[in-house]
Amino acid sequence: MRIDVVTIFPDYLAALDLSLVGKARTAGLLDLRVHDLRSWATDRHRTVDDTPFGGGAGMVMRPDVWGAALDEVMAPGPAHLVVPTPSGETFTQRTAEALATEEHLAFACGRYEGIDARVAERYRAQGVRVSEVSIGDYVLNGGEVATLVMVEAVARLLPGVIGNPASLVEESHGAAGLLEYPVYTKPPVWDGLDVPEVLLSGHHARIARWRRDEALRRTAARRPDLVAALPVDGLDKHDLAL
Ligand SMILES: N#Cc1c(-c2ccc3ccn(Cc4ccc(CN5CCCCC5)cc4)c3c2)n[nH]c1N
Repeated sequence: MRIDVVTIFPDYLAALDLSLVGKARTAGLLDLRVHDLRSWATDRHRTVDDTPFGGGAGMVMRPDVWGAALDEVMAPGPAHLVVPTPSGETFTQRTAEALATEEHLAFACGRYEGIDARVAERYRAQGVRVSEVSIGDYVLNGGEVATLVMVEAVARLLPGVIGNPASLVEESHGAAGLLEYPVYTKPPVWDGLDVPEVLLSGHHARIARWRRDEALRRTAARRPDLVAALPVDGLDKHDLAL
């Protein structure tokens, strides 16, 4: 997979040189390129923004500069353009799974009050798939943090990136749609606190049942919206008795 990120703060994306994503790049599993939007600015001040039509506070990012940048980085295509925005559809594990199937992603990191709406409009009109996505119901100052989140969520799904693919199966927000169960490691007693006895039993069926029960309990307590979305045929009478 190739990922291009365009931003006025390239250093913000330095975290993508580290850890799992960094290793994936070194291993050639991910071709990730970060670009400074100001490289496509045309004036000597390298301006990328201007005042908003219709008035209002702040500045809006110029369509001409973004168009020049995205035309270049998305070539030869086809690329999927991802635009982080507070007004976007919520990014979920399903979104990550869908994006992970793409050959080429381009992330447009806006700042100020956002990117001129005609940028997304123009690429959609050209037949480019454009996803305007939000990572949550809170306001950030730009798209870079959201891009870090999405690139990590996508990269870890790429073949060969996670050492043990089995760990992708049990994850929170995974196919089961439940939050994850609590995890424990040595020592068996820490600060007077025990590990649940069943986890020391070696009885795999009981451990599996305990983990599912805990996942269900946590999901019901913290994310009742996820419980409401569970397929009823995915629950057995034991689950319903919890
Ligand atoms: N993903 C994600 C995000 C973002 C995000 C993503 C991308 C950009 C680019 C710029 N900003 C800053 C900003 C802040 C406030 C507003 C609100 N509007 C302003 C204009 C008039 C109407 C209201 C817009 C843009 C961004 C924020 N925030 N939260 C998420 N989950």
